[in-house]
Amino acid sequence: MKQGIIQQSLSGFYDILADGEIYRTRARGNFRAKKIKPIVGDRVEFENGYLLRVLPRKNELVRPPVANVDTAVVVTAAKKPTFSTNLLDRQLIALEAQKITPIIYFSKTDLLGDDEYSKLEKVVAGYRKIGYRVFFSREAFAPEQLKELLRGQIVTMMGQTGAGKSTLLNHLAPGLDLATGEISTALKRGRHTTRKVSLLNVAGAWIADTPGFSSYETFDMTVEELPNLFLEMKSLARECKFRGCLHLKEPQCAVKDAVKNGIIMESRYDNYVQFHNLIANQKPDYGKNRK
Ligand SMILES: Nc1nc2c(ncn2[C@@H]2O[C@H](COP(=O)(O)OP(=O)(O)OP(=O)(O)O)[C@@H](O)[C@H]2O)c(=O)[nH]1
Ligand SMILES: [Zn+2]
Repeated sequence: MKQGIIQQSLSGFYDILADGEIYRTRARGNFRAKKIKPIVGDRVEFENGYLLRVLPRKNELVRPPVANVDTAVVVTAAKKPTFSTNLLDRQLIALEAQKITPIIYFSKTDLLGDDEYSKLEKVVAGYRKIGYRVFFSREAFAPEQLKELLRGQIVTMMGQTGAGKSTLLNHLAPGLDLATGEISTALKRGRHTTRKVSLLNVAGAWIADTPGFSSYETFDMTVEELPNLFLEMKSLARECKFRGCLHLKEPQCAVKDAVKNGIIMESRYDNYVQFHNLIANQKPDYGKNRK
């Protein structure tokens, strides 16, 4: 029995990567009965052309269907479309909830005027202070540092349409030559047909070839879980007077004090409150992916 990672799934076949080689397999019998559908990124056991067992998953994305994602590059346009901390925070908490490490990459910084650049630089400093790795520079993008961070990881690109995901992938692997703008067309088509999903080996990282992680459109967490997904609030929460403080109306709240003193970004706190209200008003079965 061998162990490997599913690198590609295509009309009932699973290509498994093990000791530097690819083995084509079919799933044996009882997966459907067990309601387990092997997906790309799964760690599996296989033998003689048959996939026999899917090992427990660290996480599971729905769009694209990929398991065990380590890192997501959150591709964020500095301009066109207009930058919004609200969208960025939605993406970050969706990733934190799945135990995926976000890396924030700002595209289109070349389009910023000097004032716009300085303004965004302050926001970037805030995210760096929280502990996020942020690529933000007006220099031409040099991919080495990012490649270093992604090596050996299962990676997905996240970002709005037009954010610059394909452009970034092409910077990372010029050989791939992904047509910018074409991926989204393929994705739309993919809704109606069985789509091939695969992990591309890009400079030593395994990158899902279907950018489009969009599970941040719904909130798959409870109001109690939410404050822990804002890392700077999570680390302060133990100084709040009440255990389980939601940092809303409670007295002696360390998080609210930190917002007042400029230690926590106001935009983060405002987004937190907005997300809290959205979750609180969500129908119980709204988050389809919720287990
Ligand atoms: N000026 C400038 N334009 C960029 C940059 N990155 C991407 N673009 C342009 O923005 C447009 C969208 O880029 P894509 O890489 O196709 O964006 P995407 O995120 O893959 O978009 P979808 O495929 O729709 O999901 C293209 O016209 C790119 O040339 C950048 O850093 N600076
Ligand atoms: Zn509090």
